[in-house]
Amino acid sequence: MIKDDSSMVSQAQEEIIEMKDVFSVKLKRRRFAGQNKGGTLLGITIFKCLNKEENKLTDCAIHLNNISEDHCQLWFRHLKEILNGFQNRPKSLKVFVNPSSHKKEAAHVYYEQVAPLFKLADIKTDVTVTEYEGHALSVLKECELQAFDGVVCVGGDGSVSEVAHGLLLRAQIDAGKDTAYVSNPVRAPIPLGVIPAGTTNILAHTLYGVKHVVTATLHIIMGHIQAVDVCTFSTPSKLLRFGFSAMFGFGARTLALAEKHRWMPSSQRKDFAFIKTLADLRAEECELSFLPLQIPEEESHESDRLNNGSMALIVVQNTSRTEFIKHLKRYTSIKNQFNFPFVETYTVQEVKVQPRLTSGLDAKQNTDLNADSAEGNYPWNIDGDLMKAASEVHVRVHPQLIDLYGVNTDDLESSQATCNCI
Ligand SMILES: Nc1ncnc2c1ncn2[C@@H]1O[C@H](COP(=O)(O)OP(=O)(O)OP(=O)(O)O)[C@@H](O)[C@H]1O
Repeated sequence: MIKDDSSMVSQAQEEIIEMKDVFSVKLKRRRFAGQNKGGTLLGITIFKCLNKEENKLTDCAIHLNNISEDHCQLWFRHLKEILNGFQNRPKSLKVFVNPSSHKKEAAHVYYEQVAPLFKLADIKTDVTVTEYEGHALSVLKECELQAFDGVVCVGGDGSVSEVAHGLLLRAQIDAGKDTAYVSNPVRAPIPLGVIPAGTTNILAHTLYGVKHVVTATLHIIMGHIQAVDVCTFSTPSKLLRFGFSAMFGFGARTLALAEKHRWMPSSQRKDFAFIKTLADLRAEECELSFLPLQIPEEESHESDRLNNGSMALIVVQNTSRTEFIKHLKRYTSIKNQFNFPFVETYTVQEVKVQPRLTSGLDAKQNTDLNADSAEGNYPWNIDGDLMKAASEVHVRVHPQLIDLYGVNTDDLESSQATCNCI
């Protein structure tokens, strides 16, 4: 049989490897089981990051065989030099793993899927498996941050928010700022990476376009960085928190009720709190003032959803339970998300929420739902964490305050990475 020439040409096609896609190079040796050093040199292996479908990344190995020690050492050193020249790629990371996240799989996810890739990329790690809520925050306040090129959080949105808050608080302390009230915060000194292992992973989904551990890890290794806006949530006298999103009213009351039933299993208490708050639905009386975005919208980079110096204010006015349920059902969809007459949306820079004590509630409602508000402690849901504030809360957006590992949302394959929390 005569072979078609063109098929032979296509078989011998060259593959071009761009160094920007390579994250590790190793000398390849034949070793016996248990042998850690030496061995016959076989060549070099190049590890590269490959784009798969739907924004997913994967790692792959390319073996280049050559038994000349001199040749291999030369190529190995040269390729290493090129890799070391990529400035944004971390060489040392502080890692926080929340073992209580979701189905308690974060530690397994980290040690099985993430740590081997960090090791392959010659990244040194210092791991803290958190033991209680607030542990990451207290470590971040005191650790030698300058020893690290980045911080990584393995968990859900709650953990990431705590680490982001800790990183920014630490930046203010280091800059000699008063952390009790922060008006002009300084930027976080090093980037934050998110490995999704929680119940809610909206931030990871927004940054990587997909909830996928290996993709998240490879973005960190490759040093893909983007600056992201962060909000400060403050009372007139004190900074409550740095954060990405907040809810006042229904979302906050649901969380407050769930926290009161901590003894219940996580999903059960969330469902219970949601249904109970819905059953006792009532409008939150408050005075709302806001500063609309000053730049004309067409000039603000509409696609740069995470760092355009603005935030979305969504106001749901008093309505019937049926209408409110319809709103909740449509809340996560992309089409006509807020297209109800009782829902208003604004693009803003600052918001002030001044709660007002409700009058005319019946006694039962007052005890069950309004106990905290009666004491002047209004619940807030800030990135899934419960905060209480006795008075007005002032929310301000600070453009590009933190660098996060991830891609520019423009580069994502589909627009599925929408996020209603940021
Ligand atoms: N060892 C621990 N035990 C209990 N809580 C912890 C521990 N370590 C961290 N936390 C707290 O757990 C909270 C929730 O974590 P995370 O968001 O990672 O998980 P999740 O499964 O998405 O959470 P949730 O159940 O709140 O949706 C964070 O606020 C964090 O401070």
